[in-house]
Amino acid sequence: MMRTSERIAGVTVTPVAFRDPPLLNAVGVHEPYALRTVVEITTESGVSGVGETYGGTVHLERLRRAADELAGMDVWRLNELIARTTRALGADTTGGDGMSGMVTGSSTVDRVMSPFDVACLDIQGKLVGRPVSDLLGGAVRDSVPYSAYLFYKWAAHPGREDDDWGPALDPAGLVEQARRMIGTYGFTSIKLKGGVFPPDEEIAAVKALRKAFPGLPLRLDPNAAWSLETSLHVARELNGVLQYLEDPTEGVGGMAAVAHATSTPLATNMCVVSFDDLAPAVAKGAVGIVLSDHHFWGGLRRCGQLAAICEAFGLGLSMHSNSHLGISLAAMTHLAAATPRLTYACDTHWPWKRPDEDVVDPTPLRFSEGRLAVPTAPGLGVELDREALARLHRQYVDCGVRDRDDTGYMRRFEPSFSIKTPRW
Ligand SMILES: O=C([O-])C(=O)C[C@H](O)[C@@H](O)C(=O)[O-]
Ligand SMILES: [Mg+2]
Repeated sequence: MMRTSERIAGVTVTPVAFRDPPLLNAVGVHEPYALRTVVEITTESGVSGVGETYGGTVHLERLRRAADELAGMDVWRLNELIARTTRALGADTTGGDGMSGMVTGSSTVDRVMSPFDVACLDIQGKLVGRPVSDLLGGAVRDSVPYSAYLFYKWAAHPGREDDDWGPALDPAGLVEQARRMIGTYGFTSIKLKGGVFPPDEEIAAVKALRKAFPGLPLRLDPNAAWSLETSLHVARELNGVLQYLEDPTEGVGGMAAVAHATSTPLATNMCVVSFDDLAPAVAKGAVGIVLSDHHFWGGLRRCGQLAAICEAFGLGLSMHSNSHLGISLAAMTHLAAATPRLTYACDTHWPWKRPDEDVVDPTPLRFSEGRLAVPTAPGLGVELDREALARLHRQYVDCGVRDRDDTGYMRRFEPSFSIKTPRW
C-alpha cells in the first residue's frame, strides 16, 4: 500500500524559562532561570510532534527562520532538513550557541535543525504506532542509565531564599549532595562539574566521593580550565579513581598532549563538537570518548552517524547534557537506548529542575535505580502540556533573561571574576 505524504502544515516555536539553582562552573554561575525553546510541528493531517532546544536570542531567531522554510516538507523526508536549514540560515552561521562560552565550535546548521529532526521523528512514530527508538533501529536496552551530575553551588541566588539543595562548596557539601541525589534517583555513577575551585580542592572532593561511594564510577569535568601541567597533576593524583576525565584542557592539541602523557581516558564535549572536528582529533589521538549531544550534533539520526564513526575509530561514546526539560530527556533516552556503542551512563541536569516545571507530563519519565525506562508509546512517548507551555512562556517573558550569561551573572557579585584560560 502506498502511504500518502505527511506534509508540514505549521511549526510553532516557543521560548520558555524555568527556574534554575545557582550552579557553579568554570565560566560563572547559572542564572535564576534557564532558557529553552520548544518547537511543535503539525502535519496537514493534524498529527503533531515536539522537539526541544536551547533558548537565546540568536538561536531563537534562526529557529523561526528555519521553521518558515519547513512548510510543505514531508516528515518522512528528513534528508531534506539539512538543505532547508542551510537555505534558511544563508551566511548566518557563526556564534549564538547559547552555551555561555563552553561549547563554541559546533555547527550552526546542526544546532538549528536538531529539534525539527526530533519533532518529525515524534510524528513518524505516532503515524506508525512505534516508539522513536524503533525508528532509530530499535532499543538495545530497555532502560538507560544516567549519572548523578554534581555541581558546586551557592545556598541560594543572592537576594533570594535558599533552595532546598543547600550549599555545596567543599567536599562534605558535595558528598551530601550526592547522597541526596543518589538516594532520590538511584544513580550508579557520578559526574562532578569542576573548574570552579583550585584543582587540589577538586581532587579532594573526588577523593571524598570515592570514599563515600566506593563502587561508583566517577568523572570530573573542569570545562578546559586547566593548563597541560595542571591536567597532568590532576590525572596523576586521581590515577585509577576516574572512569574518565572530561575536557581538562583546551583544544585538540592540548587534549592530545594530556592524552599522550596519562593513562586516564579523556572525554570531550568541547574539542569535538561537530563532524569537522573528528578527523583532526582522531589523527592526534586527542580523546578516547566523545560525548554526543543531539542538540548540537544535528538531531537523533546524526548522532547515529556519530556513533558509527566512533565505532570505526575505536572511540567510546557517552552523552552530554545542558539544563533541559522533559522533551529532551525523552529524546536522549530513545537515542541512548538505540545506540549500542553508548555504554556509559548519560549526563542529565534533570535533578536540578523543579518537578512542577515542565512542558510535558513527566509521568513516563520516572527514574528507578538510576535508569529511565525507554518510553514505549508511539513517538517520543511524552505529551505536550499546553497550559504548562503557556505558563513557562509567560515566565520567559516576565523573567527578562534572554541569553544564557553565566559570566555576566557571576560578575554582578564578583566583579573581578575572570575566565582567562587556563585558569589554573
Ligand atoms: O559537560 C559539560 O560540559 C556541561 O554539562 C556543560 C554545561 O553547560 C554545564 O557546565 C552547566 O550546566 O553549567
Ligand atoms: Mg563536559
